[in-house]
Amino acid sequence: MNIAPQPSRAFRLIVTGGGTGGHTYPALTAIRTLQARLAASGRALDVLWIGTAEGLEARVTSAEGIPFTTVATGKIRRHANPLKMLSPANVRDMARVPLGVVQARKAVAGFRPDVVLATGGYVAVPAGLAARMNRVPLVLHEQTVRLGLANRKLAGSAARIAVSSESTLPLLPEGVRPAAVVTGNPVRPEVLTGHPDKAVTALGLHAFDRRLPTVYVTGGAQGSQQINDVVGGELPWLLERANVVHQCGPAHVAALSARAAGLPAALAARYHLTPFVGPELPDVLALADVVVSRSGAGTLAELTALGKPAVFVPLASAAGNEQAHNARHLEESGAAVALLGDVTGGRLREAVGPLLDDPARREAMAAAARAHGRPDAAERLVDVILSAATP
Ligand SMILES: CC(=O)N[C@H]1[C@@H](OP(=O)(O)OP(=O)(O)OC[C@H]2O[C@@H](n3ccc(=O)[nH]c3=O)[C@H](O)[C@@H]2O)O[C@H](CO)[C@@H](O)[C@@H]1O
Repeated sequence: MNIAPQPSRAFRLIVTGGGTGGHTYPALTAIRTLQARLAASGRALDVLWIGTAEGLEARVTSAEGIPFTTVATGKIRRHANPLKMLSPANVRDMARVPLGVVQARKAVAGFRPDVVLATGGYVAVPAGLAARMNRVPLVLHEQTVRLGLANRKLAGSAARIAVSSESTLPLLPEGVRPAAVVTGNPVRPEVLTGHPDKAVTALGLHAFDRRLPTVYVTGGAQGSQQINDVVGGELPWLLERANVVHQCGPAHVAALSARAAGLPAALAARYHLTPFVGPELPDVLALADVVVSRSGAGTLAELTALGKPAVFVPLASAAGNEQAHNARHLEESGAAVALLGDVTGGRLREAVGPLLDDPARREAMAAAARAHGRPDAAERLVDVILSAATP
């Protein structure tokens, strides 16, 4: 008797996480990489993303055509004073978590995933808990050195905890260490293949002076008031020496445009201000000789994978000073300059000036940065997802 080979059943994955780019893009990259891996062996991937309507994940999944559903969640606002954690807004939001868990349980039971992947952000909590209740293997991915709040809540329920750096391992609670695997933080593949000329065309940077270096200033999706203020104050100095692409966040465009309006025309021609850099991000990064940035884990993973000289202005209030830790870690090996504490125009000039003046210095910093990069992180995370499905 001849039995025709059965086409193998699709791999079913629920992804949960989001809020910021730092939690959203690693999940997106994991989906795409898993899809490619499965396709190579003739297998399909069915995905459902559980997120929040307000988070970046809603926009990203809609642009990518990824099925998306929301559940009730509670955003927990952190305070240094534990008593303030019990603010009315936090109490109200915590009360929403049980409803979210019920909704997520229904979603998980209906979708019957092989694995649930949680990449952090408060929406990951109900869906992660639902995975455990429905006995579906839960894989966590942590982008930062210390586990974020959501991942700390879920660590005890996880089959595997994929972390971005070896230095996370000793910081994990002892009971969950056997589940930990170092994968690195996945970087969107297209980020690694940008082209400078495409940035010039896409953003209309024809008046840039290509004999000068280009600085990319970025404060993350919302922009950074601190970076915008200090860079805004130093625009004449900076534009004498460089072209500048400045990603400032939607709330800061007006103030910076007003500053730019006061610049001499020759300098203004070398200044490009934008609230957000979308699909052209890889090309902007390719064009950049120096990056001035916050030190969120996603940005760091991208800049080290590419080997970009960077001056970091860490977000001071991030939980446990995680961004300062990230920046200092790279500075110690000559891979970046970290501007901690009060950042004045003078300090910015001292940090950026030598990099603009000296290509050899930039090259040395780029090489040191590249040594920290993990371009294979997505493939490693996919290994972890597949192995969790077949324990
Ligand atoms: C305020 C806050 O909670 N920050 C956290 C958040 O960072 P947050 O998401 O703000 O920043 P990340 O650096 O991790 O990621 C930002 C991502 O957005 C992209 N981008 C940014 C601007 C833009 O115009 N276009 C664009 O595509 C960047 O290239 C990057 O891929 O998650 C990170 C990873 O868990 C943490 O390390 C940060 O501490």
